Amino acid sequence: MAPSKSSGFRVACIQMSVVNDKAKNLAVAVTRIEQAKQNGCTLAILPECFNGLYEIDLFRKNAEVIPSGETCKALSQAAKSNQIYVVGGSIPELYNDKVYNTCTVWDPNGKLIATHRKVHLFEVNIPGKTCYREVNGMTPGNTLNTFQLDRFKVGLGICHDIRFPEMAELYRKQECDMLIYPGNFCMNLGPLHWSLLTRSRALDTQTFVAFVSSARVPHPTYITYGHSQIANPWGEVIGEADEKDTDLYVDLDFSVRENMRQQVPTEKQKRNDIYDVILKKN
Ligand SMILES: NC(=O)CCC(=O)C(=O)O
Repeated sequence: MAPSKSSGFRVACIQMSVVNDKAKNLAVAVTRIEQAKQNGCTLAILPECFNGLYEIDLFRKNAEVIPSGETCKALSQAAKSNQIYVVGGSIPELYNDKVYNTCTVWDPNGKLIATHRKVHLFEVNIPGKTCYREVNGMTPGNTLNTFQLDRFKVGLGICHDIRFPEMAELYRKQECDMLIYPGNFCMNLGPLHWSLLTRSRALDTQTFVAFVSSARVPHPTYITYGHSQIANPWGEVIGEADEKDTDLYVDLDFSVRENMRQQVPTEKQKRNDIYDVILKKN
C-alpha cells in the first residue's frame, strides 16, 4: 500500500539514456518528469550530467550559467507545469569562467530552492581499466547543501561524494531524512561498490538514500553502470533498476525511519566525548 501523505511520498529515479545532444536530453528529461507526475510522484530525480555525456572534453561545451541557462529554464518549467519537485541531476555550471558539476533543485512552483556543487571530484587510476581525472574539466564545490521537501529535509551529494561518510554524517547531524546522489559510476567500480555505498550511507545515517544513474549506453570511453536504487534507513534496497533505460518509482514511508531510530538508537549512543565529525566551513 502506498504511504499516506503524512508519512511519505513517491519518488521517481529517472534512469534516462544520455546522448551527445543537449536538446534531445532535455526533451527526454522533460517528458519523463511529466510521466513521473502522472504516476503519482512528488519528486523526480535526474542523473549526474544528464544534459550531455559524462565526458571531460564536453563539460565546458555543455556548461551553462545557473539559473539563466536553457537546462534550468526547461527544469523550472517542467517542475511548475507538473507541480512536482525536481532534483535536476547535475549539469556543468559556468561561473566566473570555471566549470562546476552542479545539482539544481526546483520546487513545484518552478522556483530554484537549492544548488549543490560536487565536492569530491572523481579521481581513479586503475591500470588497464579506468583512469579518470574529473579535475581536468571541473572545479570542486566547497559547501554542503540541503533543501526542505514539505516536512522532510534532504541532503545533496553528487556521485563520488557518496564515498565520503563524513559528508553524510554531517547531513545526519543536520537532521536530514533523506540523501540524494545523482550519479554515473563506471563499469569497473559499479558492480562492487554502487549498492554497497547506497546501503552503507543509508545505514550510517538512518536516512533514505537515492542513488540515481543514467542508463548504460555504448560509449567509447566511459560506460555507465546504471542500477539506480533507493535504500531505506535499515540499509535495505527498496527499489532497484537494471542497467536499461527505465524509470524507477518508489514509495517512501518515513515512519520506517522513526522506527529504525527508536529500535536501533545509534544516534543517541555516539561517543562525541571521544570522537566527532565537524563541519569546518560552509
Ligand atoms: N561520476 C563519478 O563521480 C564516478 C564515481 C565513481 O565511479 C566511483 O567509483 O567513485
